[in-house]
Amino acid sequence: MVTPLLSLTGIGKEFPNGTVALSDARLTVQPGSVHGLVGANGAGKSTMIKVIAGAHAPTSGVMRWKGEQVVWRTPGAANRAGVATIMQHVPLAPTLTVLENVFLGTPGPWRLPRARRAEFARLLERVGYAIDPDAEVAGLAIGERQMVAILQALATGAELVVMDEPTASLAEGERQVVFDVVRRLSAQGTAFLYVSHFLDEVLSLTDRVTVLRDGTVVEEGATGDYDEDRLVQVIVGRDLLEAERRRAGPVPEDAPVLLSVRGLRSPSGVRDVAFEARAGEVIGLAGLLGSGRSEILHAVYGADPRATGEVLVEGRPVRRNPRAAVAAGMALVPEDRGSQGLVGTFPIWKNISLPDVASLSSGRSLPREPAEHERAERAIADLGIVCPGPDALPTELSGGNAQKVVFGKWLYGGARVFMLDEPTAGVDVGAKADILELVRRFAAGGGSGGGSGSGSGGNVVLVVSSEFEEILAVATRVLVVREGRIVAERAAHETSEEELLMLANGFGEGGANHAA
Ligand SMILES: Nc1ncnc2c1ncn2[C@@H]1O[C@H](COP(=O)(O)OP(=O)(O)OP(=O)(O)O)[C@@H](O)[C@H]1O
Repeated sequence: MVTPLLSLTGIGKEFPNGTVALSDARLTVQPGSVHGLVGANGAGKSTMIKVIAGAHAPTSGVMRWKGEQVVWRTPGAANRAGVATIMQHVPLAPTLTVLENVFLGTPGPWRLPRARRAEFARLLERVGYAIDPDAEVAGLAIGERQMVAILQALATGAELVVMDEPTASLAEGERQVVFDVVRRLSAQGTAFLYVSHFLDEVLSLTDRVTVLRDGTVVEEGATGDYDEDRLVQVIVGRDLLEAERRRAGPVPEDAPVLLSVRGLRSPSGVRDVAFEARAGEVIGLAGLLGSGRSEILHAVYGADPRATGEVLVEGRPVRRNPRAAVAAGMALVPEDRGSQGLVGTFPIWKNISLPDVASLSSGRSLPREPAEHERAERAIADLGIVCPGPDALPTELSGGNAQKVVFGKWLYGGARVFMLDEPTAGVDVGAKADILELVRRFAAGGGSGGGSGSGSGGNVVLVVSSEFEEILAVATRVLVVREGRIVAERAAHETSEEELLMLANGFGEGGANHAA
């Protein structure tokens, strides 16, 4: 048997606040292999990566590198041994060139410009990719930056490249480039530890896969033995798909209209959009990338100052700016939310109660701390936020759990019209099901206790998602968006992914421009 390149046995990690992020965790990476590491938000993936990268000292366990026991006290130590870690947000120096970045911090003979250029050319050859060495990094596309990070890793002589969600912000074409490079380099003997929430990627790219759940390894095996359904089940420990496939029926005809949109246009490409939404409705905006689906959300919310048209909430016209929108009971959660909007030095409970602009502007006093605490506790339970409690800081959370806090702060802010742009982008399968369930409950008027005084007969949710399957899982009605217009309307239980795709691509009937 080959000596593993890296092996972790009995690894534990307890943080000073008492959180046990890893216990008795193990991992074996063979030379030249692509090893997938998957798990739900908060399962311990980042912690494991950081242990391997020398950024976190484990509290117990043994790590071996090429059979020798090692203790890496700093990222530099791991790096010198041959481990390069590419984190999700690639920390490159924007004002330096590609070439300068690639050799940044790499000791060796690369100080001489000629030697550097020759080495750079050799690295490009290895990855089979072309990029201008003299281009400034600030001007590069995200995919190209990713490639610079890979070249940087290779320049340090890495034998194991750890990639944390490398494709999270990449377009499809750029993803393919990353896959090709990973395959090519692994064929040349470089090993990869590939962390991703995109299970299709893990299934197609990796040789073996390790599944973490609640800080321990629940399974490890040859990737070929898994399909997506099975992997999901192992990750979350339950079968979610059934709930996700359940379709919602239409809301009653006599449900009150909460939101009316008339003659909405904007130079950003919204062209005469009109629709109404009744209490209890989840309206999916299904369209291809560039169809104008997000622009419509932004225009409805008043985030696009150039947009014109009428928006009424509960029959009252809303002035076209975000402040007025919030005061009228609207909330928009943008796609690029990340941990955006979270104040790192505020505990979760305070972060969740921050956007209560509606109650501020209506002259009601700020809820006192016990109430806020309770609300945060409810959010933590409802959203399944993995954290020590409402007093934890956002910086103590995993990426996906921080996103759920961002969600919570809008969801619990008392809105009646809730607009979500790609609500499950970047969250794991378990969180995804939780979020979709929450959206349904919110629309039905339960859960978040929304409603600013006008009864709790339900709320309205507008959802933009590029996954039509997801739209169908959560929506009661679907508006198909194409070239900035609503071209068709379907009840969710009467359509299919295939039909939506046809319509979004401009096939089939259309013309239903005024969907009501
Ligand atoms: N610095 C820290 N201090 C305290 N607890 C932490 C710290 N970093 C992470 N944790 C906790 O450790 C657990 C594991 O988090 P980790 O970031 O490793 O999860 P993850 O699997 O990477 O999740 P995600 O997919 O959401 O990024 C979580 O409960 C998290 O709240």
